[in-house]
Amino acid sequence: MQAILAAEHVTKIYAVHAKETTAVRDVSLDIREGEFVCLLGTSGCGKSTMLNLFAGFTQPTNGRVLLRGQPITKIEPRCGMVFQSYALFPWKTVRQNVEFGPKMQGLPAARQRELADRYIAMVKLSGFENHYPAELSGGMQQRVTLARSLAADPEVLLMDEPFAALDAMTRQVMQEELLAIQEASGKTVVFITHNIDEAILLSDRIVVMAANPGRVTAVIENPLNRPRDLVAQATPAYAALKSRIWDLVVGDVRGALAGRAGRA
Ligand SMILES: Nc1ncnc2c1ncn2[C@@H]1O[C@H](COP(=O)(O)OP(=O)(O)OP(=O)(O)O)[C@@H](O)[C@H]1O
Repeated sequence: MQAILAAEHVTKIYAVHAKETTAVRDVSLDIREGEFVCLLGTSGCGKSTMLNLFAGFTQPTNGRVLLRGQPITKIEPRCGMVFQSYALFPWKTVRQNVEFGPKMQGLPAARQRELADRYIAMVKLSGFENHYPAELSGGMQQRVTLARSLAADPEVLLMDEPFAALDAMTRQVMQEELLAIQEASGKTVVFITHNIDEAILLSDRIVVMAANPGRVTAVIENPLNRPRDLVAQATPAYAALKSRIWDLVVGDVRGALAGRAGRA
């Protein structure tokens, strides 16, 4: 089966003030249609760089990124980005925010409204259509962001630590809702996290990355069946998987801490 999204020997070097940083080196990755993939790794291992490449926000220095076999060479509307900060229009209501994508696509007003209603209901915000973002909690604003991304109907959802700013309980609920939405919509999701539990809970595959230079060190098929709820999290299989992933990332985390201490 052809991958919906692929990176082929991708290297990205940033040059700032005559100093070069290799954000990722020689990363190859295939993402299948309908799959939920987490990119997991310590700070600076190139997770956001990979997402930005898939979104077409930036271009590789070497190698190629492909959507359905075609190189991504400019901002790719079929790949919708959901950021950690909610990035909503503060002067627009929930409905107007969610209608933004369909409106930009030139859909008729009735269709815009229909899509907004559907996705506002999907993220459980019916009744809040006429509220402004500032009138909502962080979790609610993140749901609006998700509804807005879904209403634009991208083929791939790229999510850059979307729940990192939420409290633990809201985060758990949002994770469960995202999984339900992904299962219902069949969307392909590429999701960045620093959190091993979040990666195990959400993903079909976990791409483990390491820093200096950013690279993929392991791709792990998640053997645990869904739902990976609190009961599943108490099983030996869950503990074994978590420990296996921790063993893969711990060296990089310690290295980063030692590097910071050395510079202090
Ligand atoms: N626009 C940029 N200009 C210069 N250097 C950059 C730029 N974006 C990222 N980098 C550098 O590339 C490396 C990888 O950064 P990136 O943000 O992709 O990592 P990350 O794994 O997403 O980190 P974090 O988890 O902290 O967000 C880092 O050393 C970073 O400083």
